[in-house]
Amino acid sequence: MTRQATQGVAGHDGPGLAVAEARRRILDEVAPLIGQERVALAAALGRVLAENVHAPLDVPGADNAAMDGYAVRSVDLPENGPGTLRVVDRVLAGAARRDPLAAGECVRIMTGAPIPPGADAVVMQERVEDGDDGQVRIPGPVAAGENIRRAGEDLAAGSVALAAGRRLRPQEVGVLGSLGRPEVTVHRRPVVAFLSTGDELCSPGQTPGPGQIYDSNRHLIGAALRRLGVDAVDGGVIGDDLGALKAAISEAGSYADAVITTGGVSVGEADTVKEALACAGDIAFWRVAMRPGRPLAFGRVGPALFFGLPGNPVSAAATFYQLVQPALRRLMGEAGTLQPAQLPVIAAERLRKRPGRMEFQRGILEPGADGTVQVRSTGAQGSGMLTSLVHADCLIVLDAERGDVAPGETVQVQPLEGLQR
Ligand SMILES: Nc1nc2c(c(=O)[nH]1)N[C@H]1C(S)=C(S)[C@@H](COP(=O)(O)OP(=O)(O)OC[C@H]3O[C@@H](n4cnc5c(N)ncnc54)[C@H](O)[C@@H]3O)O[C@H]1N2
Ligand code: MOO
Repeated sequence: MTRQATQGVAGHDGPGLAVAEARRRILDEVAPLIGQERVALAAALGRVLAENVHAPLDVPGADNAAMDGYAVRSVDLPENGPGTLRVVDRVLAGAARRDPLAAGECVRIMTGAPIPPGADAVVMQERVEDGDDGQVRIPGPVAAGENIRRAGEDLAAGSVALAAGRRLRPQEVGVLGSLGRPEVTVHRRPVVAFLSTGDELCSPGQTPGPGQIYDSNRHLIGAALRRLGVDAVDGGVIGDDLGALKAAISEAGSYADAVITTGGVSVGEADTVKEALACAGDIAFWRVAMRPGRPLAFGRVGPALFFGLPGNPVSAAATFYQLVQPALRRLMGEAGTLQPAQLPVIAAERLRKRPGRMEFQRGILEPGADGTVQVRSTGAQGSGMLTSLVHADCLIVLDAERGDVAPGETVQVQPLEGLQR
């Protein structure tokens, strides 16, 4: 990255870089962290795999019953009408029968128990009538393979069960358990320092003076970082003082893999973040054509990535999810598409939109007509109104150049929870 002064930085004069271009330029700068560790399965949730995990055995390990009932030879049961078979054994999950079934025989079997040799189907017990002398009446026909789960149908021995670069959710941890793995190799967690800037900010326990407010961004960004699974280091509040900000950014860059500030990145007289970054590190670009969230600065302090997010709380959150989180996920070693997932839904009402910047409006998903999903606005969209995000369950993504959305039009939404992670 070349060192650039604030003036002349890409996006300085116009509306800023397109969101996709900004994301691409950021991701181009990010490589997965070097460094791995072994963790026990109980500590693996949310970590990113640094090894290809091969299945050392078939899962399931043997053909087994999918239902409680009777293991039969399908040839013994007539095409139409019931047949009568003699029950010669009983197999529970955890046991196995070695002797093959002979003609006219069946075995009482429970879900998960291995299929006895010779049997090729399981009839569920609800379809079976008890007869005399240990015999059962079973309605035909029964198809070969019915209610049998095949060895290796979930995972074949030797196959890649989980590929490196995968973030471990509960289901991946369960698969590791099913392979008998006590521990797994994951990428080291990035250290991410975050701090708020602004003379107006108070912390809990302090009494706001005239014109002061409590800091929300540090708590929001800290929580988002912890949920993402990074090692989040709270750098506190730094006042609007260039020297103090330069020192704080330099110090954070000396130990962190990424540094995030909020506030002081616009064009006001106390907006010192860009100047501090230009002194302490390098600015790659400033300003993204998104709303909320235009005045974002991206660069480096030493080897650390630097994100100067805007001060308005919704702008800080929006830029975090669109641009910071994908970068941190790549830093964490995650492979694949790192941008937030998007789905088309129907606009339930008119949405106001001025051409110019891509907008991330706060929306509420709800059932529409005929089983469709529709979205409506949370209402006022001011970037200082953090409760607009509290009421939202999605972001409505509106392309930069478009205008108002008419009711019934299809729009893209990013669910805030559920589909990601
Ligand atoms: N003349 C212009 N003014 C502004 C522009 C512009 O292009 N020209 N852009 C506006 C946009 S868009 C945004 S977003 C803000 C971003 O400004 P800064 O990043 O410099 O942020 P501040 O000025 O420091 O603060 C903005 C706003 O947010 C409040 N804030 C800041 N930090 C926190 C925090 N940690 N917790 C809660 N609230 C916070 C701050 O008090 C301000 O009200 O600039 C516009 N202005
Ligand atoms: O981009 Mo500002 O974030 O519109 O409020």
